[in-house]
Order: sequence, then C-alpha cells, then structure tokens
Amino acid sequence: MSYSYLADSTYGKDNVKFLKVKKDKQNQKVHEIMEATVCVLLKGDFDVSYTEANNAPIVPTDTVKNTILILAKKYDTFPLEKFAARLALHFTSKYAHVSGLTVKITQDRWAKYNVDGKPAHHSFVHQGPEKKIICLDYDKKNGPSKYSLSTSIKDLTVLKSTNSMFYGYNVCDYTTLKPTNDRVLSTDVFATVDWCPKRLGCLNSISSGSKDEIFNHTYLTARDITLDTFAKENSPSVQATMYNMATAILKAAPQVAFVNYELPNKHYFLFDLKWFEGLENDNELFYPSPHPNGLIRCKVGRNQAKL
Ligand SMILES: O=c1[nH]c(=O)c2[nH]c(=O)[nH]c2[nH]1
Repeated sequence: MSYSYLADSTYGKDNVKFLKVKKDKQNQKVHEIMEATVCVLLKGDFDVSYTEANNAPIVPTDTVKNTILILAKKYDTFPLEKFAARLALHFTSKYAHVSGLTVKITQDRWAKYNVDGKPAHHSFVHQGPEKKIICLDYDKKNGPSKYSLSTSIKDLTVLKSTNSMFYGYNVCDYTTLKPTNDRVLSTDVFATVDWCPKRLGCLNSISSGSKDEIFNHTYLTARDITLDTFAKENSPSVQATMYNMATAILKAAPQVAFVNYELPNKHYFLFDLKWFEGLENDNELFYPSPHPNGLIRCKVGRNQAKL
C-alpha cells in the first residue's frame, strides 16, 4: 500500500484574456466590446497523471486556452453566463473522461462615451476597478439541469457623506466607539446573486441564448438597487442596509435563489481640530483610515411561500 493517496484535484488554464469586438450587423463600424479574463479548471479521470506520472489523460492546459479563444471567436460571448455554459458543455461532451469543471470569468467595464452629444460608435472609457464576475460549477453526472451559477458585482466603490448612523450596539468595558447619527459610509461593493437552476433552466437553454435578457436585466437591476438603496436610505448600519438591498433584489429577480453581500466598512474618522483656536469640524474634514476595516457578509434567501 502506498503512503499517500490523491484526495482531490483539478487543473486547467487561468488568466486567459481576450477582447471581443461585436460588430453591428447593419453598420460594421458600430461596436460593442468585452474584455474578459477566463479561468477553466477541469475535473475527471486524471488521477494517474498525479499518482503514476501517466500523462495520457491530460488535456494540456494549452489546449484549454486554445479552446476558450476559439469558442470566444466563433460564438457570442455576451452575456458571459451564456459563454460559460457553452464552455461547460463543450469540455464535458468533447472529453469522455472530463466529469465536470469550474469556469470563472471576470469582465472589465468599458462604456461608450458621448461625442457630439451621441454615444461614440467604437470609442470607450474604462470604468475603473469595478468588475463583473461569473462563476459556474458543473458536474456532468448530475445532468445539465443541475449546476451552480453566480454573477457578481465586485469593487464598486461608493461613499455617502451623510445619512448613515450607527448607535444602539452592544456596549461593554472594551467599547470605545461613540454612537453617531451622522457619519461617512463607504464600501467596495461585492454583491453576488446565486441563480436558481430550477427557475432559470438547463445549461443548454442558457447556452442557446434564450436567457440573455434575464442575465442582462438582473445584473443592471442588482447594480441599480445597490446604488439606489445606498443613496436613499438613512442607513442604521451596514448590516441592515445590505439586507435591504438583498431583499429588494430577490423581489425583483425571481430566477435568483440567494443574494450575497460582502462589504468592507471603510472608516473615515473626523479630525478633531479643537486644539487650533477651538476650530469646529461639523463633519467636513475626515481622515480616510486605510486599516483596519470592518468586514460584513451576509447571504439572504427567499422565504419559500414568497416568489
Ligand atoms: O455599520 C456598522 N456595523 C458594525 O458592525 C460596526 N462596528 C463598528 O465599529 N462600526 C460599525 N458600523
């Protein structure tokens, strides 16, 4: 008996990057663009490659990269959820010994800007660190109706300079924080919707494009709800605000099973300038504290009776 055994494994290609230019059928100079970074990791009958140095089953990671690029050229990649479904079905049907895979795709945000009052045909401004991320996990023994798919908004940085409070919390001998009904609130939004396969449909229907509108609409709705709630609410806490955001998304998107938020509470501390001629500081000058930060996560589901 050998000393060790292979408990788990997966492999593939990470950081496969492409820029896809989608040309309007009527006017070839009117474009949409997508810049994406793809990671595909395969699972399956690969144990001997680890345990017996037998490379026979290995689909080289170079082939994985080529496949991602060829499918990105041949097929529509908008929206990415559809492209991920296509990749999943391709790898699991082409290779009998590939039992499943994970696909993660990160999309940059590029937006057309106005020229002479109209959106430019093919000129774009990069929108900064904010990304859209989709993750798909598929095991073919479960069939194409069972998978786990999520869509995220990552690094959407927001700040509000009033209408945020925090009081009424637990106070003990370790507490120094003062309650406030007016503070700065800032965070880098990381919001993830977990799709419900039963309500969305199987991978084949996603890959056919019949769910494109749901993906596009839900992404924009989740982003709008996040920004709207952040702006409109007089926030009692990060916890309460993120829960309200998640509930609103669940109400607006019936194909979503769970909404997850991960929000750092990026602290801004009021400078005390009283030492200088008794100078008052009425929430006007703050110190952006780089660390530490609060970190608050939640996963919100739908009560069964409510759709
Ligand atoms: O919204 C907040 N939630 C907390 O849990 C917390 N803790 C803290 O020190 N400040 C805040 N703010």
